[in-house]
Amino acid sequence: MEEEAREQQTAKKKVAVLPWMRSPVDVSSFKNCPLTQLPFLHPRLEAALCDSGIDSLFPVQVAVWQETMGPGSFERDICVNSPTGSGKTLAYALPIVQILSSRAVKCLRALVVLPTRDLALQVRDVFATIAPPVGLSVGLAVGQSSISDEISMLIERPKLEAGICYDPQHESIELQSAVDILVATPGRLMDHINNTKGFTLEHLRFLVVDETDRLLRESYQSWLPTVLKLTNSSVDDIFSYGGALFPSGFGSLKTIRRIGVERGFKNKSYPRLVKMVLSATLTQDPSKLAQLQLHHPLFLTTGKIRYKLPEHLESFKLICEPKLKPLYLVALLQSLQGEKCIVFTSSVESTHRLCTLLKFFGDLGIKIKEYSGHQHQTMRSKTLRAFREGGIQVVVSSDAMTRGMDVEGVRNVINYDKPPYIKTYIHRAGRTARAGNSGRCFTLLHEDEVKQFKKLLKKADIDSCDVHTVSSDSIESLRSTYDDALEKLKESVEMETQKKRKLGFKSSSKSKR
Ligand SMILES: Nc1ncnc2c1ncn2[C@@H]1O[C@H](COP(=O)(O)OP(=O)(O)OP(=O)(O)O)[C@@H](O)[C@H]1O
Repeated sequence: MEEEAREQQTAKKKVAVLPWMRSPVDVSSFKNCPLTQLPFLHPRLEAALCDSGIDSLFPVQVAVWQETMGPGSFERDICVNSPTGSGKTLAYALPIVQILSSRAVKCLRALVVLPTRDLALQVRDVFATIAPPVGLSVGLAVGQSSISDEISMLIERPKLEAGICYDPQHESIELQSAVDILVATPGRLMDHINNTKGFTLEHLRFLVVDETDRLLRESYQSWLPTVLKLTNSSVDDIFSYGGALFPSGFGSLKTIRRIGVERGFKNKSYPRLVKMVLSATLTQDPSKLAQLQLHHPLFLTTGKIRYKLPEHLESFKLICEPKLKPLYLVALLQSLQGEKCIVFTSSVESTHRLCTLLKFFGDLGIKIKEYSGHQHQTMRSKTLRAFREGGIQVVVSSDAMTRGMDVEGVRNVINYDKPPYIKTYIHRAGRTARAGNSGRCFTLLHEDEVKQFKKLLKKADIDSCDVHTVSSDSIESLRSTYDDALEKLKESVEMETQKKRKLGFKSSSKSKR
């Protein structure tokens, strides 16, 4: 959130937008394009897309395809600012897979970095649909499995010849990548860079930084400068920095890119590392963007407005009496009759409290679950799976679900707590109305928040937001249940606090021993 606050300050100070951002390619001037009319598309990619139900490309995908497969031919780095749900994942995945489909030797050639594990899994699934049909393998480095399992999926062991034992520590054994494309979170990526024998970025041709503004916000063990150094094509440059930047024994010093002929690209000129950065709210902060060391960047954005909401999204505000806010939420959820909803709160604590309270309302006929950064990954994945499959209708979440998550059939987003920044509003609201579908975003407000909210929406050029009401009868009918639920919530919070104290006491007495 700090980054958004800083950006607001930058905007107030009117820091000049970078020159290359001033004359963008306007994505809204592109139309959907049937796959059959897309120039150069590999027939097996076309078939794979058709099999997964895609028969035409969305405007942002057509625009990126044109800029990368056309005369531009990846000569410039690509920066995309396009609304949530507009199909940015396929916009970068398709050209990368198309280009790599002609590779001769398997090496790690594309690295896609995402801020969270669930997002990485989602993107891996997109690559897994289109890469194998053209003979490419996709790997995942997110810490979902043990590091040794992950290594065995990423690094090819030499084939054992009869009577010869393979010693993984043996220096002369040349380990090879088992994947062409790797989707990773920064932490696990750094683990492999630092420790995995045979893991190399030497042959990397594509670096995708998805959800760029979120990834640039935190340094995650300096993953970006490290990746950029390791993929820098100037050997002199690397040697001059290498000693100072990387500790001795740093696994990937040997990942310096080979000059001249690159494996699998024989007799072709040395390919430059191409960067693709994307977000629905791409930062314009020059100091942030400088970290990416972009090469003649080409900026693609949708229309003239900086923050654009999906075309078929309807925004509503619901004015509540402060003390009765949970009642308004329950009444709203009941009126939505089991449609898939995501309810956003301001913190993991309030997510937990609200979800517990909702459970004490008794049988609402709606299956509700919590999804937050405080939960164990297995629990989160289980909830997400059930939500995708329809076993859960309502997910209560804090920021964990705000960005990038793509769950089919989410018809409604509810801001239980007012989003603090316009970027937060854009990403939360963007969990619905995806891929050209319609959706609604409701924001619950106290009377004294209305003015602030209006100001917030103005930043996305939204002048009005209709009022949504729930019937006073439904509020009244829930009142007694609400009082009981509040009592139960109080008891539950007390019990949890005691449990935590006991656990804290146990662990501190253990550590004293
Ligand atoms: N050409 C297409 N035809 C039909 N559906 C598509 C197409 N491209 C993408 N989709 C679907 O659109 C949805 C949104 O795509 P995606 O997740 O890539 O959006 P996004 O722009 O990255 O959104 P966000 O900014 O929220 O991350 C996905 O469910 C995806 O399967």
